[in-house]
Amino acid sequence: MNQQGLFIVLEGIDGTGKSTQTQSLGEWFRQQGREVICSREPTDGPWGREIRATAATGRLAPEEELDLFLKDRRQHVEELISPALAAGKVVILDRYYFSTMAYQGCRGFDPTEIRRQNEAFAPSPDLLFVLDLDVDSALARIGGRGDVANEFEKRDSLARCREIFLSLEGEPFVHIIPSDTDPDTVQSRIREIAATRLTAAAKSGE
Ligand SMILES: Nc1ncnc2c1ncn2[C@@H]1O[C@H](COP(=O)(O)OP(=O)(O)O)[C@@H](O)[C@H]1O
Ligand SMILES: Cc1cn([C@H]2C[C@H](O)[C@@H](COP(=O)(O)OP(=O)(O)O)O2)c(=O)[nH]c1=O
Repeated sequence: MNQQGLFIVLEGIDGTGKSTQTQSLGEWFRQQGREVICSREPTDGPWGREIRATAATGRLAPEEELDLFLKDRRQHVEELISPALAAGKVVILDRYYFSTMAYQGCRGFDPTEIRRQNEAFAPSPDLLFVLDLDVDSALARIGGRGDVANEFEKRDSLARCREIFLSLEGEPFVHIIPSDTDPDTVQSRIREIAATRLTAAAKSGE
């Protein structure tokens, strides 16, 4: 638990249900009277918009792409994440630097080095939920959403991304959530863990 507020991140390959679960978890906290900020990366800021544009028009070189994600995140941390946590809010992110470890990791960067670079300025979350689903099922969902799988979503790179996300298992704040069941079942597992974390924080006076 950060000094004030609670920082939660949802990660996973495209189509695992991050956006769906982020919104639902936000609602749950609001029902408990907490002020909640739900956000996503890439953000809707200038750097995030520049990144999204490349997903359809053709990817940048790995170094340029990584630089844009870091710029987007610095602005996100400075302008939204840190102030919201300091104000005691619940911050729930749909993607964060663990996606950089995964997606830029499968383009040749060292995920551990990417993590070090990010943690130099980006606060680590109190809880990280990795939504896990096999690539074919995830792609089928994206197809169902009507999106054309973009450069980021090529099958083999998603398989490598999934491996990098799963490599986080075992860290105290990391929870792997199987996402091959209905959305409500996935959300109830997430809320169960969040509730336990809240209780522990209340007991220790965080
Ligand atoms: N548990 C689930 N079972 C089946 N379909 C799901 C589930 N969760 C989300 N979906 C659907 O899959 C698609 C991707 O969901 P979304 O939340 O946008 O995933 P992400 O943000 O991880 O890409 C959407 O059409 C959504 O309605
Ligand atoms: C946050 C982040 C996202 N990405 C990629 C993952 C996504 O495929 C793409 C766009 O993110 P997003 O809009 O979340 O795509 P989707 O809604 O399909 O999950 O950006 C990175 O490559 N590095 C990063 O650091």
